[in-house]
Amino acid sequence: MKTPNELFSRLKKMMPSDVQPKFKNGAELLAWNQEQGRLRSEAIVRENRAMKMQRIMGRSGIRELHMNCSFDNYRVENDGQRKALAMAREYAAGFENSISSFVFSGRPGTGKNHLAAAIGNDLIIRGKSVLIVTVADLMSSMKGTFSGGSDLTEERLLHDLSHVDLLVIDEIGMQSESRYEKVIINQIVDRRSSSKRPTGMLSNLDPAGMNSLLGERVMDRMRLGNSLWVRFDWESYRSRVRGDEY
Ligand SMILES: Nc1ncnc2c1ncn2[C@@H]1O[C@H](COP(=O)(O)OP(=O)(O)OP(=O)(O)O)[C@@H](O)[C@H]1O
Repeated sequence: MKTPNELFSRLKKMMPSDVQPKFKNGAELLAWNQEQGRLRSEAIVRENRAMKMQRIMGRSGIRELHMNCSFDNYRVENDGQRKALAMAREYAAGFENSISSFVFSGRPGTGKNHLAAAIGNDLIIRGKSVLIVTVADLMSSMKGTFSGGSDLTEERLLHDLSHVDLLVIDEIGMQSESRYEKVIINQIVDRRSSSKRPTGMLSNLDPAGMNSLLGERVMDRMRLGNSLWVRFDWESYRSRVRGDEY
């Protein structure tokens, strides 16, 4: 087998004189090669993660509408927004090894999804797996596992949902208060908190409403660690969305 130096000399002879290689000697060639290997394996991990999201929900982890939401394009026009933005940024920055969940509750159109997606997009760039899903989508995926044609079992889906680094459950309180929904959300939050994985919840209900809908047991688990509870109680931003801003 050739040493990196021998390989480099050979490559140099073959290279046209006007081509500048990314390395100047055998050691640099070896380092470059190792770096390429690292980049490739990172890309494979990312692809696998994306494929896993595709398998869980049939789409990528963050819906297209929110893929470009970031902390930087969240506009601040009042103290509530300023505080919510700062806390969301802080949450994302301290995510590593944290068990803390978050609850964004309040009025429609105030940016709960925007800031949850900003956290998610920030984490995805840092190599984490993130899934933002509505209760309705969650339930239809769960019910889909009952059909004979599905090769995904209820247990497998619950396992996958419990193992993404951050799972955000949206539209809590929009559902029909069915017992099955309550049981599933209970199981997911329970499994995630026991394996030290945080969950995000977005809702138009206030914390007391969430408590009576989902039960004290679930909401108590949402308080593990230094959890983040933010009230979004300002005017909706929706009438100002043009659709081309980000
Ligand atoms: N402060 C803001 N700056 C920029 N865009 C914003 C801001 N607040 C909300 N938006 C935008 O307004 C739209 C609605 O916001 P979002 O979906 O986050 O609301 P929400 O609080 O989750 O509403 P709902 O409770 O109805 O689901 C989105 O396109 C979002 O990007």
